[in-house]
Parts: sequence; C-alpha cells; structure tokens
Amino acid sequence: MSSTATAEDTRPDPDDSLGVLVASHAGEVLATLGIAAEAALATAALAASAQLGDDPHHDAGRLFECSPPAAAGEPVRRFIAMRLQDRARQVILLRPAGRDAALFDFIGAVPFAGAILDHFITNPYQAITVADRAGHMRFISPVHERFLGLRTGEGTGRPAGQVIPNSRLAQVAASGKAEIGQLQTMNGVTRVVNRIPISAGGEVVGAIGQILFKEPEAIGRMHREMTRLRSQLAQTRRALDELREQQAGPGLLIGDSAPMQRLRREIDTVARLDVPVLILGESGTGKELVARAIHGASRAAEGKPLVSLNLAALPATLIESELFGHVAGAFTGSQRGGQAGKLEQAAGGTLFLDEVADIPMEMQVKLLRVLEDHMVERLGSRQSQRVDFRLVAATNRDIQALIDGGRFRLDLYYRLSGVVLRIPALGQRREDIPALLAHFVRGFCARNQVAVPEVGPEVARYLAERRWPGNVRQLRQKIEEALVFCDSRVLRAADFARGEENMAAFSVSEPALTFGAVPEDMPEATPDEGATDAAVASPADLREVAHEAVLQAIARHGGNKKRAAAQLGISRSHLYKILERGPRG
Ligand SMILES: Nc1ncnc2c1ncn2[C@@H]1O[C@H](COP(=O)(O)OP(=O)(O)OP(=O)(O)O)[C@@H](O)[C@H]1O
Repeated sequence: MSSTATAEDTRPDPDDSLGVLVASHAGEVLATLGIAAEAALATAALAASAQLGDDPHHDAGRLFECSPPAAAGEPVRRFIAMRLQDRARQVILLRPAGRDAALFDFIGAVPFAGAILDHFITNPYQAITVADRAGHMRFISPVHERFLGLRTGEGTGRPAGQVIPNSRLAQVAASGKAEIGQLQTMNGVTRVVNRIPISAGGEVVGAIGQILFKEPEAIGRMHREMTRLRSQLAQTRRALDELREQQAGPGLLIGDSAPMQRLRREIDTVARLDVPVLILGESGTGKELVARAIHGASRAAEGKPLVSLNLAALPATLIESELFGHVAGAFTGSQRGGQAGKLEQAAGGTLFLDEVADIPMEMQVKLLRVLEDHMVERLGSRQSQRVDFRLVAATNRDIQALIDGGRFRLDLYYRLSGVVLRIPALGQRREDIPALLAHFVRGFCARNQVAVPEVGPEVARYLAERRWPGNVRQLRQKIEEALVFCDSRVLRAADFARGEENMAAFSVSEPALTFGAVPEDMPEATPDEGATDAAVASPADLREVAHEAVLQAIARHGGNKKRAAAQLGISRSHLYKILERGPRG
C-alpha cells in the first residue's frame, strides 16, 4: 500500500480490476490499493468526489464516475466509483466500467443514481431476488425477507428453492428463458412474478426475480378471466363444429347397411311430400340427424330455417311460451319487446319437436290445436296469425304404450305421424360400425387439430362385439374417449377397455379370436384415406389432448386425482403417467 500518489507511480498490474483509495476530505491521499495506486486515476477520483459535495442523504455511499485524462491516441478509460465517508476521511472504491456499460452512463448522467438503485432494492411494492448461475440466492430485498420471515441475509448462499416456496429462479438461471407475468403462491399468498435471466460476457450468470406486491389480485383476476374465456372459446368452437356437422345434411348420415339404405330412400321420399313425419328410434340412433336430413332434402324449405325444440323436461308454461312466443309484458321476466315463438320462427321452414312424447298432457291439446289450424297467438296477445311450416317430431319412447296408458293423446299422435320413420338400433346394423369408427376418428382429430392415428385392425371387430344401449351416440363417445387416452400412434382395442379385464386378448397378435355377431367380410376401419403424411399419428398431439383432459378433470374435482381418474374412467396410475409425461412427453 502506498501512502501518497505521485507523478512517477507506475500503472498497476493490468490484472488488478479493483482499487481502494483512502483520502482526507481535503483531498490528501492517505492510502491506495490495486488500481487506485495509479496517480492519474486517484487524482481523477478525488476531483470527481469533490464535485459531489457533502450530501447528508448519501452517507450510506455515493456512486459516481471518473476518467483519468487519456494520453494522445489512447481511448478514454472509464471507472465506476463508490464513496463512503465519515467525519475524518473518505474511502473510494474503484472499478473499471465495461465499454458498453449502460450502468456507467446511468451513473454518469444521474446524480442520484445510487438513490434509484437503492429504491429498486428496497421498493416496498416490488421486491427483487437474485440467484446466481448455480441457483443459489445472492440477494433478497428486505421487504421480501420480511415477508418470508427471514433475517437479513439469512437466505444468501442457499438454494433458491429452499429459501422461496415454488421458486423457479434456479430453472431460469439454468435455461436462460424468461418467465414473465407468472402467478406464484408463497406462504398461501399469490403474487405476480417475473423471472429474468441475466447475462454477462455473453453467458447467463444468474437470474433475478421481480415480485409485485401491489394489486396482484387485479392481475390474478385477469389471468383467471383469460383462462375462463379460453375454455369458453374452446367449448364454443366444439359446439360450432358439431352444429356445422349436423347442418351438413344427409351426407353425414353414415352407414351403408341395408336398414340405412332403406332409411335414406325414405328420407328422400318424405322430404318431397308435405306431410308431418314422426321419427321413432332408441336414444342416440340419429333421430335429430334424420330430421336435419329431411329438412335439408326438402326443396320447399330451401334457405328456410330448421327450428328445434326439445320438449323433454320443460314445464308446460315454458313450452307454451317457447312455442307461441309472447308480447311485451305478458309475464314477469318476459322480453321487453316481446318475442316470436318457435312456431313463428319456423315459418316456411321446418319445426323439429324432439322428445315429443314427453310433452305434458295440458300442452298436448294446445299443440294439437295449432297443428290443426296453423293459427298462432302469442301469449298475452289477442291476435293470431297463420304460420306454415313442415313438422318433424321424434321420440325414443314407446309411444304406443303411452297411448294405451292414457298419457299421450291418440288424436295428437295421428296429427304427428303422417309418415313414421323407424331408425334401427345400432345393434341391428353392426356392419355400419367400421364406417362410423373412421368417421368419428376423422371428425375428432379434425376438431382437435391432431393428426389422425392409425386404427388397429382389431378395433372395428372389438366394437362390433360390444353392446351399444346408447347406440351411435355412445359409440362416438367411446371412440373419442379412447382417442384421448390412446397411448401410441395406433388406436387399439385395448384403448377402449380401460378399467375392463381381459383386454390383453384384444391385440393384433391374437388374430384367432372369434366374433360371433360380426359378418366375416366386415371391412376394417382405415385411417383417413385422403390424408397424406399428416395422417401418420403424432403421439405428442394426442398426448396433449389427454394431458389437457386430465388437467381439466383434476380442476373440476378440486384437485382430487382419485375422483378425476374415476370420472375419466382411467386408473390413478394411468392418470399419474399422463401427468408425468406432460403434454409433449
Ligand atoms: N348414422 C349416423 N351417422 C353419423 N353420426 C350419427 C349417426 N347417427 C347418430 N350419429 C351421431 O350420434 C349422436 C346422437 O345423434 P342424435 O342426437 O341425432 O340422436 P337421437 O336419436 O336424436 O338421440 P336422442 O333420442 O337421445 O335425442 C350425434 O353425435 C350424431 O351426430
């Protein structure tokens, strides 16, 4: 250590990057260390320090810049200095500033730079944390230390995850990828945090965390609202796709079995006639599809609406206002400007009364009357108007039994059943199953924008072997469920049998199985024929869907994985497997 700075002092060892200069307030150098031994630098530092003056607010330390005069042709060397002082002397710490140091410019340009940095470190509304590349804590704002119940510096040097609950600073320092606007729950409180990797010399050297203490609830609310809207959008998209599918008409009535061919011919015939049609068939056999097909094939109804009303489970009063509409103020809660009922809305088109056998007795008379004279009077109005529409009704009930039991009016039955179309149950046309399988696989993959998987040759036979009390609707639901949870790029019979025993038997390597009810020449389902390479299953795609379905089920059940697994019809270990492998695993 030298005691004075003189002109002949040599430049310090170039490896030295720090210097300490101790001087009196009058500028007399008392001691130097490291780069401060260079007389020109010490002189420049003391001159710059004198410029700062004595500000009682900065007793804690003052940052400033200084540059010794450069020899001709040499670049200007810039140093960052920090001054600490007491009544007797000042101590100045010196460090060269990098050429591109914005910090240097900041300190040079802002006389209260130190106060600003101090503010960032002690800001009560936004704490910061710093971890090094190894993920160990280097600094935690005092306000955050208090929140975490730590004494000053207590967390320093410890792994971030041990000090801060749910910390991801170590991961960010390791990956170099920022995480912005994330919600982090610490000690039961949710905060909004940013985690940002910090680089020096082209390398990630650590990460900082910014924790917003103010109004995280507002941001949290926005986050929840966005999540809700996203899921609503996905639901709407799905509903829209289904609607499009339904409105596409008779082409989408899949199946070439003899009963289906006959049904198609009947649809073509009745569509041309002005007669009411009653569609009978078990639940899920496609009655609504047939109603749409009739409407779609009817020339008279071209461009006109098909208006549906499901009469099951609606109380009589509601059915009446739905059918006939109402005028303004007709009843409490009525629409301000009044509203047209389904009968009016269907003018010129088709009125589809689904589950017609479930209509309450007192409404049967009113329906009968309007079907006889086609005169519609809105509730609360004395004026009636004539409305013409084609009537298609459907039921899965044994309507004859209801008539015999006095629960359905015979005269209404005659009004509804100008022509009766009977839709065969799926069990009576098992040969349609391969085509339905291919159709639902394609539809599901298109809706979810995932690649179409290959369908194992045993699948159609396996499905044809099952009982389908819920008919095509149940078949569709089972196929979609299997697609969600199928584990590989090939959809296998085993994917349909989660929770069922003995599925090992249904593998391709076991071709000797017999399928009594299945015709020998039953074609096998094939993947999308028009598809190109994209049709090759990307397991990751379906895994994403499965992962999402699992997350949603867990959320629906308040985090209870056992119940989520039960609802999805998978074992708990399968659920854990899906969670573990993640959406792209
Ligand atoms: N032949 C078919 N081709 C393609 N999809 C069909 C066929 N039959 C039924 N579906 C599908 O099965 C599901 C149920 O069909 P739909 O709602 O028409 O049945 P439904 O007989 O009216 O049922 P419910 O008696 O319960 O009202 C729908 O998703 C429909 O698209």
